[in-house]
Amino acid sequence: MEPDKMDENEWKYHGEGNKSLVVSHLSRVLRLLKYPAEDSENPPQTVEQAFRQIQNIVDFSSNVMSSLLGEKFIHSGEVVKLPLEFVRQLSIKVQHQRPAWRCDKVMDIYSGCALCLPNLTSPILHQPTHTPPLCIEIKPKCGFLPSSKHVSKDIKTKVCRFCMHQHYKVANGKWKRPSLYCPLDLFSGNRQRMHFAIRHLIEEPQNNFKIFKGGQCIYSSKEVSDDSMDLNSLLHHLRPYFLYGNNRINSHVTSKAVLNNFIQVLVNALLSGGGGEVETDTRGEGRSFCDASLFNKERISNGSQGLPGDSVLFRILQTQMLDTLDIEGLYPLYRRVEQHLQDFPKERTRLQMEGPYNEAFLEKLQKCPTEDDGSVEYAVAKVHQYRVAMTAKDCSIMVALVPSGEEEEDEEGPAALSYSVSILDLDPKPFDSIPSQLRLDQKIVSCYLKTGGALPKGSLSPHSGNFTAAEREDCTLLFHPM
Ligand SMILES: O=P(O)(O)O[C@@H]1[C@@H](OP(=O)(O)O)[C@H](OP(=O)(O)O)[C@H](O)[C@H](OP(=O)(O)O)[C@H]1OP(=O)(O)O
Ligand SMILES: Nc1ncnc2c1ncn2[C@@H]1O[C@H](COP(=O)(O)OP(=O)(O)OP(=O)(O)O)[C@@H](O)[C@H]1O
Repeated sequence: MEPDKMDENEWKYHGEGNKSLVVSHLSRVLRLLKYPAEDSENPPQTVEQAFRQIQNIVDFSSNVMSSLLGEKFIHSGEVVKLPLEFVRQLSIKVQHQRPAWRCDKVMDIYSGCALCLPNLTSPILHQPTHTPPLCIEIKPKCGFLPSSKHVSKDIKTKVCRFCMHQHYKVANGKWKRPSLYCPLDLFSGNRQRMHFAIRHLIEEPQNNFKIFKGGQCIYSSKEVSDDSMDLNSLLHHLRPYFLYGNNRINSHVTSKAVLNNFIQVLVNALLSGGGGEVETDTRGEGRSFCDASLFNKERISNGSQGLPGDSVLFRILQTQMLDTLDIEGLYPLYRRVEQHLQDFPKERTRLQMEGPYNEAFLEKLQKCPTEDDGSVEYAVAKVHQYRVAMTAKDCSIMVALVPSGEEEEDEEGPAALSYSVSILDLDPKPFDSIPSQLRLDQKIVSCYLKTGGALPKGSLSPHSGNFTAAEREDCTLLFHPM
């Protein structure tokens, strides 16, 4: 990237989350920091601090998360310095494309620092094809129920955090309708449950599901983008990629078959690994049902499967499960560390509370004693583990489906799709965010208990998104060989 050749007209708005705004140009993206709008007049941190913050993200991703999640899924990128005029013009250019609900934050126009990453929605192709790559982004959230003895409310061991959180989000107006997606179904490794989970992601994508075609977002939550579309238009886009199988009426492949084929391919990618020996998830799925999931357990026809040990979902779940104590058991340890840092402020550096995120940091969390010996070292290791687990509970998966060579394409679409899987958004979560984690946990649980698990009247639309009741219940899969 050559700073003096940066032209804002070449870069376009790509998306944003709570902490960063992303612009893209061909095979690259720039991820820029965001600040609360009230800080827009004055830079909230110096250029050196902004640079350090982004370098910390790179280090955390490449030295810590990569080792836990598997290098093959990770692209850590590099910090770049951009001309301030370019960043200012870019900020003006993208402003009108930003969703209103994200505009409580503004793009950082002061530091000129950004994270440069490969554009995962626009993979570089070895052989050009007529049919552009299709990329599916899933933010799966937490895939297990806590079993820590510190959990004070029984409901937390029965209903998963995502499903309880939906009630809180709808009650507080964050989303108009609840999502019926349940992460425990997606992480189960059981194809029927995974299929069911993905259908609910499609039905109510919220911030958990997006589809990109040729680098453009073509399907996301309606609230997030005006350009998003309904299921019929989505099917129209998907049809050329998934025109195979036996489910045809007068040689026309039904929409149901197209959708099933699409989900099937996605399930395959999520269960695939990088090859080699496969260790199987021995947890099975016995303990991992969420009482709020609408999946009917009796419909499981092919028993417990578990996740393949080299799959992206297995690696994410394992990392999430480094949260062994639950926030309720972790909080007293956070207080122990906080007290220690108040008494000995210089210890902050030795204990690597804000990094550096290097091998020593990884070693601290991996060599944590199993029992609490009352030491600050034990508390720090558990806090580090918890923060890493938080990152894994908030990351996203990008599945890129690339049609195989042009010469193999015919009027029925690409002969085959190859896939690659990546993980994005692997930022370290701040130590200071732990108290607010506890407060949010308490609010979510008390909101759920207050309503007895019932959603407010009218929040479930009569057709609940795009599927009929019969379709929702229908978990019969059409498995087609790839
Ligand atoms: O706490 P959660 O589970 O609501 O997760 C937050 C996410 O909300 P979600 O429930 O996924 O809509 C939230 O996402 P949204 O802003 O809602 O899209 C952020 O990812 C937030 O992380 P950070 O503070 O920006 O680093 C996330 O906060 P962390 O808990 O990861 O710090
Ligand atoms: N390397 C990438 N390639 C393509 N698209 C990307 C890439 N990184 C991020 N994006 C897009 O930009 C969006 C916002 O990025 P990201 O999730 O990293 O932001 P964030 O602010 O950290 O999110 P959060 O709300 O979880 O804190 C993503 O949802 C994704 O669609």
